[in-house]
Formats: sequence, C-alpha cells, structure tokens
Amino acid sequence: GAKWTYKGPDGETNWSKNYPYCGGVFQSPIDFEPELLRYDHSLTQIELLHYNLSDKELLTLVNNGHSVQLSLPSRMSLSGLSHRYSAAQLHLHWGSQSLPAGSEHTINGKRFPAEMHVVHFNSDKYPNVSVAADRADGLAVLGVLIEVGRFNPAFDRFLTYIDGIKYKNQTVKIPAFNIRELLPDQLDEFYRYDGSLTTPPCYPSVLWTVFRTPISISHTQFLGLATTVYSSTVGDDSPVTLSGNYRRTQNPGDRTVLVNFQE
Ligand SMILES: NS(=O)(=O)c1cc(-c2ccccc2)cc(-c2ccccc2)c1
Ligand SMILES: [Zn+2]
Repeated sequence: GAKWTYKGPDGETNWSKNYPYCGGVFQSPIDFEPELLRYDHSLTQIELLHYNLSDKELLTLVNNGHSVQLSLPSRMSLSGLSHRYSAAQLHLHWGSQSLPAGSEHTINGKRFPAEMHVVHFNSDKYPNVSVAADRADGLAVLGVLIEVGRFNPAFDRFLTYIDGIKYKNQTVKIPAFNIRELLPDQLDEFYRYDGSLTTPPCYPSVLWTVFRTPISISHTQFLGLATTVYSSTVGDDSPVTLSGNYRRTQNPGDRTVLVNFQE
C-alpha cells in the first residue's frame, strides 16, 4: 500500500487520505482516562497457551521500516476470550533518545517510554492473520507498557540481535524463547476495549487487552531500541533513525474501557 510515516507530510494526520479507516471509528490507541473506565467483574483472565517456545526453533526478527517485529508460531494462542486467538507477531513502539516517551496507550495522560504489542488472530474463524486483519472479530492484541528501570533479560533475547536489522527490510533468524517472560508477572489486571490497528490500514478489528502492570527494561536497553534501527534501507545516503513510532491517542467516542480492577 501507499507509504506512511509518523512524521512529516505522510504522517498520521494524512493517513486517512490513503487509508480511509484511519479517519473512521473505533480507532486506537486511546488514553485510559478515569471517566472512560468501567469495572466489570465478569472479565475472565487471559490464558497463554504454548508461549514457552523451544530454543530449537527459529523466529524471524524483521525491521519493517516502522517497527521491529518478531514472527510467532500460530500454535501459540490465547484462551479466555470469546474465540481462540492464535499468535502472529509481536512488535514495539518507542520514543527517542531526546523524547523517551513512546507508548501508544496512555494512562490518565501518562505516556510510557515504550509499548509492546503481541498480535493474535481469531483462528476459530479465519485461516491466517491476513484474512482476519479486516474482520470485526479478527484480531486480539495484548498491549504491554514498558518503563525504564531494571535490566530485562527476556528483552535481550531479541534485542541483542537488532544490530543485524539496522535497515528497513533486513531480517535475522533468532532462537525462540519463552515469550511469557516478556510479559508482566501479573496478567490479572488489564484494560479491555474495542479498537483498531494503530497503523495503516487502521482496520477496526482489534479486541485490545492492555495490562495494567508495565514491564521494565534498562536505560541501556531502551537506548539500544531507540538508537540502533533505521526506517531507511541499506545504502540510503541519508539514514533516518526509527524512533517515535507511536500514533497519538484517538477520540474514544462513546466507547467505555472495561477494567477488572477497582483502584
Ligand atoms: N500496532 S498494531 O498492533 O495495531 C499493528 C501494527 C502493525 C504494523 C504494521 C507495520 C509496521 C509496524 C506495525 C501491523 C498490525 C497487523 C496486525 C494484523 C494483521 C496485519 C497487520 C498490527
Ligand atoms: Zn503496535
């Protein structure tokens, strides 16, 4: 599809010119402001199936020019939702060295340094993520807020390889690992709402689950993420650092955000 960026003339205010859904309803991300939240005791826990991958298998890490993305096997899945959702990929959104706030979702206006998305598709109804991507019940994405603090060994399982994907369209195969270790210890408290892909084509096809508890990475790990990869291709005579790859928060409209916790 048409190229899009996070800054400049192809930036988010113009996405809807080529991607009409980006100007539509149920857009993500949103700010979790107190007035939007509604406690729902019937929200069931998310269960992660087969997240503990063997290091005998290889995953593809790619720089797609907009993010760093790790492929995931479809035998990894979520239960506890209305359908089974099988994993497809995980990727990140982050700030920059000078502006270290790059999460997509915000909590009462607080933007975190980064955010990880684990993308799953409804494998009860659809054969793969591409078919599911534009169906209203097609996708379930887990959002993990990332703060800077303690070093995160699980994060280094892929971060140590990003020197191999400095440029757009570069890929590297990495040994798989326990993806559960990338998620917060506590999965019991989360925000749940109906939204969209936060990048073009912005399909309103995502059931969002954003965990309340952030994970921590070290400042060095954050700088590694924010300063190593380029959005430009190898040989491009003016390399552009890939950073600040987050969409601003969208109008919630009359949506409420369900939460399974009370202050
Ligand atoms: N941010 S997100 O979780 O809504 C999301 C981001 C990206 C994305 C795309 C380009 C560069 C970087 C990130 C792709 C998808 C996607 C999910 C299912 C099927 C197709 C695409 C979903
Ligand atoms: Zn994302």
